[in-house]
Amino acid sequence: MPYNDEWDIRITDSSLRDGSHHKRHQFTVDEVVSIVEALDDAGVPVIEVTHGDGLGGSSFNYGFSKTPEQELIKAAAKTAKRSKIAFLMLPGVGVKDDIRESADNGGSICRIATHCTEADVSIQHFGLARDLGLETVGFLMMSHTQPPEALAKQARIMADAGCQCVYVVDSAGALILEQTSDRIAALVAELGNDAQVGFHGHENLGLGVANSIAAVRAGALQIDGSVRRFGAGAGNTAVEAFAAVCDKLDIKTGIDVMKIVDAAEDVVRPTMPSECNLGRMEIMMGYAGVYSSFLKHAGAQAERYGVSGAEILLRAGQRKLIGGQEDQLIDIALELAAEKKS
Ligand SMILES: CC[C@H](O)CC(=O)C(=O)O
Ligand SMILES: [Mn+2]
Repeated sequence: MPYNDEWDIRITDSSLRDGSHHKRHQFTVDEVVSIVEALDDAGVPVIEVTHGDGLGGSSFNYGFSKTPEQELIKAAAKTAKRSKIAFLMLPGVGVKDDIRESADNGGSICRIATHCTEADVSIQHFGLARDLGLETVGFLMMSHTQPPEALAKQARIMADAGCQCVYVVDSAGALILEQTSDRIAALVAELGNDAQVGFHGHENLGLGVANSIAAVRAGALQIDGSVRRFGAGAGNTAVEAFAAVCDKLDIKTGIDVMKIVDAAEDVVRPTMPSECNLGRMEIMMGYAGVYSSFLKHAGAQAERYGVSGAEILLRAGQRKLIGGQEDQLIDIALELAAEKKS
């Protein structure tokens, strides 16, 4: 079943949220306006705008935003002519008033993210979002850590709470092809007509586009990416490459391929501090199964304690760290420094 009459699937661009990690949360209103203008003109249906760690993420632990995220959401909503503006919140990082404020500022899609075994903490937030008339999306983060059946049970909790599309979120970029499609298929089977299923990929093993196609073939109707891969770790599935592949496979996305490749090169790239690399650290994140947003934090601790960043990430994977446990990277760095001395 297609997404609607216009699109077979709906693409959400996350560069102004997941890209915030890569930019250390330093977006300006002018940058947001120029990116939203270009993506809107290219036909991107949804654009996500928030601090990288979601509403309320601007903090000592995660990194302070240059511009308050509500100003960015407001500017994005004022600029977009066709695209809807989405915002992300992690219960506990953000609070319900942040959802209300985002809605007041023009955000119309509320995305609630939880660790993939903790969907129950999202129940009240989906309830509020639906009461406010918002469209709802649920994020099961670090989905590689759970088998398909376990994820499907968590998806059911979100759908019963009012979530209209539950995403398999490959936060670590660790899923490989069938591991993606098996998870998507399990959610599709569990949710039926109660909610759609989506996929959010990261490029840490170079599989963002391939995994996203596997997800579509397994029944996902919403797919995330970031123009120019502007996201955490090695970045997200490149929207422009994914749109081009969909075009060749006759999957309708509504995105104009020529316009989106221009937007990637001429508008988005100049706002990025650097390209999103697929280097030693990023590959290690996919290989060891580490949350992509840990990249900058692990790099900082490696430099501070004179130890290998790739080793920090490998141990973070062995410890099965999840979002919010960034401080344990310091612990690992100290452990490595002590081993080096002895
Ligand atoms: C901190 C939220 C996180 O970056 C959400 C996300 O994009 C992911 O888990 O991949
Ligand atoms: Mn992500």
